[in-house]
Amino acid sequence: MLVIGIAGGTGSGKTTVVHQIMSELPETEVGIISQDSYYKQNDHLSFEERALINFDHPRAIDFELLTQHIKQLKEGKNINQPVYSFVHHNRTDDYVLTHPRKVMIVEGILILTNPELRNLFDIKIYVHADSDERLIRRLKRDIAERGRDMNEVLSRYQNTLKPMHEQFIEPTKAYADIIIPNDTYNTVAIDIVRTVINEKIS
Ligand SMILES: Nc1ncnc2c1ncn2[C@@H]1O[C@H](COP(=O)(O)OP(=O)(O)O)[C@@H](O)[C@H]1O
Ligand SMILES: Nc1ccn([C@@H]2O[C@H](COP(=O)(O)O)[C@@H](O)[C@H]2O)c(=O)n1
Repeated sequence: MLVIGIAGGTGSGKTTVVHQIMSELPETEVGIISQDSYYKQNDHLSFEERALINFDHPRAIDFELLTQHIKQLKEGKNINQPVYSFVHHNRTDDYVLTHPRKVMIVEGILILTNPELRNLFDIKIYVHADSDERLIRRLKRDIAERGRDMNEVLSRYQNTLKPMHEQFIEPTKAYADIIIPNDTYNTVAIDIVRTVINEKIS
């Protein structure tokens, strides 16, 4: 199994890059694990308390479960990938049965911050986009898809997103084997990654 880690700030285009990479690869050969599925379960907190969580700090992620799941996939075992709700700020009761594939792509803002998880990646990719571009994309996406309003996104950006990006996420660029500039759609970089994957799975 080839395990590819794709990191980068929020709105940099990680999910888009993953879908572009997968679009011309055989569906049965490639699987996705999203770090967002591994936000910690916070049933003991009220909605208002959960909304105050700093979701851009590594402590918000259940790295133990994420690492364990990648190891199980590498051993050829199925996993139950949790399903997260951005509307409720909590894990749902649902799971997605995820089978091991020849190529597993793990994507998320903080995946390169955890040494044990980082060591499980055969290829580490960092998707880069300028911060103003990321904020604009995030604003549009969170209002359209994640049940947020402009004030919520902007205050989260000022209070946690920007400082956490600078402290934890941007520095992990140093671990990347490949950096994809993604201020505009980067078809050349996507083709290169696809070629590398095709070589491994052929
Ligand atoms: N290169 C790009 N140019 C313009 N918009 C983009 C680009 N890449 C992604 N987007 C858009 O930006 C938003 C955030 O992208 P997404 O892939 O969800 O980012 P991430 O997973 O890194 O948070 C989405 O609405 C997506 O369509
Ligand atoms: N309840 C939550 C949990 C996380 N977030 C934000 O999601 C971002 C990570 O997801 P991307 O798809 O953008 O990489 C992260 O910046 C968290 O702030 C949230 O808004 N609500």
